[in-house]
Amino acid sequence: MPPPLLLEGELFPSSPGMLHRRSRRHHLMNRQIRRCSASTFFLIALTASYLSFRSFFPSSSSYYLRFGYSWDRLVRSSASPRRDSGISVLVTGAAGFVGSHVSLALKKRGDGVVGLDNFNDYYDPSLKRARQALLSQHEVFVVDGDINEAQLLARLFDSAQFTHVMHLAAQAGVRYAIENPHSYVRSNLAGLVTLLEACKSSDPQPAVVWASSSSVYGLNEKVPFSESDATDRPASLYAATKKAGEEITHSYNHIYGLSITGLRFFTVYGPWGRPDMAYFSFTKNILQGKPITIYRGKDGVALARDFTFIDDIVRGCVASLDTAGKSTGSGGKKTGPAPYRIFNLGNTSPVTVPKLVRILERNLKAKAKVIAKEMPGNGDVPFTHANISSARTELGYEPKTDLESGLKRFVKWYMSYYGDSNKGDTNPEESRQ
Ligand SMILES: O=C(O)[C@H]1O[C@H](OP(=O)(O)OP(=O)(O)OC[C@H]2O[C@@H](n3ccc(=O)[nH]c3=O)[C@H](O)[C@@H]2O)[C@H](O)[C@@H](O)[C@H]1O
Repeated sequence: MPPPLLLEGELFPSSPGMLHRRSRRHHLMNRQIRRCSASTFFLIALTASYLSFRSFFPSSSSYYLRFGYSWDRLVRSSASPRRDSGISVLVTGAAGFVGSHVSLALKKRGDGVVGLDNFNDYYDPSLKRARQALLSQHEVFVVDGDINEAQLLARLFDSAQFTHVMHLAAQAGVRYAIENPHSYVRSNLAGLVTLLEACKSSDPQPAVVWASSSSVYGLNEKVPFSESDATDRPASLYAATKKAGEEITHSYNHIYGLSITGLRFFTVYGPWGRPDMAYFSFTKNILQGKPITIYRGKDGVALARDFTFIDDIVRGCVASLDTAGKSTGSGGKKTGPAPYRIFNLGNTSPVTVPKLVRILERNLKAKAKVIAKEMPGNGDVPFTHANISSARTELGYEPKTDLESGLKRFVKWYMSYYGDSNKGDTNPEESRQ
């Protein structure tokens, strides 16, 4: 193939003057090409080193969002108490039902609060985001993260000196364990251990208050349920993981001197509640004219729960934080015995599920379409009933809200949040009912 004309002219000039001019141009061009190659090489090298620098971190942008200067500042400011002798609390599951209420209560009285939540889609995450927005209005910073992320937890404990951890993040729900058993292992066992590891390594160690469950009483028939009763016959994997949590926290108390308070919550309900729970899904279905299923026990006996209103639970949580003795460990070693406590937080007056439905019907001014079914053998227990003497004595806990007034407040919130639209339809748990 003939060389291009221009090049031919450069190589074989028709006159010496032209040769001179062409040779200078050639020289200049060569210099430009060399400069160009050098800068291209420099750019490539720069890009390569930037990319290899980025690969040190799982995601550079999320790293800076999470651990940058402004992230640290947000964590520190949110964790700082605004009153003398205020406490500083890391609340896990802060965008959850109980977590959001406890976080607000603490912040309102001047304590420092940092939230942690993974915003999973067990139920409609938009409800969790709405709770987060509410917390944000009250200057509670909720970190988007999981209790299984050891690095994140270490960073949180580095950024702020938490005096307490209120551990409420968990895979909740008794019957969902049939569908997704591993999520219980991941959150309620692995996540719990990761969190306790972070607490034990922190200096100073925080006191830990965490959510166990009334479900640990399982097939216990002695009523009311007392903390000293046997809890070795769980009826669901959920209950088994909560019971295991009580044993796991005990070992951290024994070995590392962590101050531990486990709270056995009894079917907590109220405004901003969990859409997977019966009172919530019944409300939605009654308003939408859809049927609800009411389970019955042996011989058609109505099931009953010691339904406990959220405000009472919040008072019990805050009192537990206030009375939790200090952890005694330092540098991963215990220097003396630390408190290990377990309390029932219930209402002490069980109500049957059909009665719950009648109260809802009155408040909603609508009739439920009821399908009665035998209780499936998927983890449910026939009744729960709390003895709260210990919580009364040690925490000054006194439930003040009966189911009638508590449901009234729930329905009021439900109508203001969802209106009469069918927003509840977006809930993934719909398919689980
Ligand atoms: O105390 C706890 O530790 C637990 O409380 C809660 O579990 P439960 O007491 O089982 O509440 P919830 O599901 O509202 O069912 C209430 C009643 O309605 C009956 N029920 C339920 C659904 C239905 O469709 N029909 C029905 O009859 C059902 O048979 C039951 O009799 C929390 O979800 C759990 O996370 C944990 O915190």
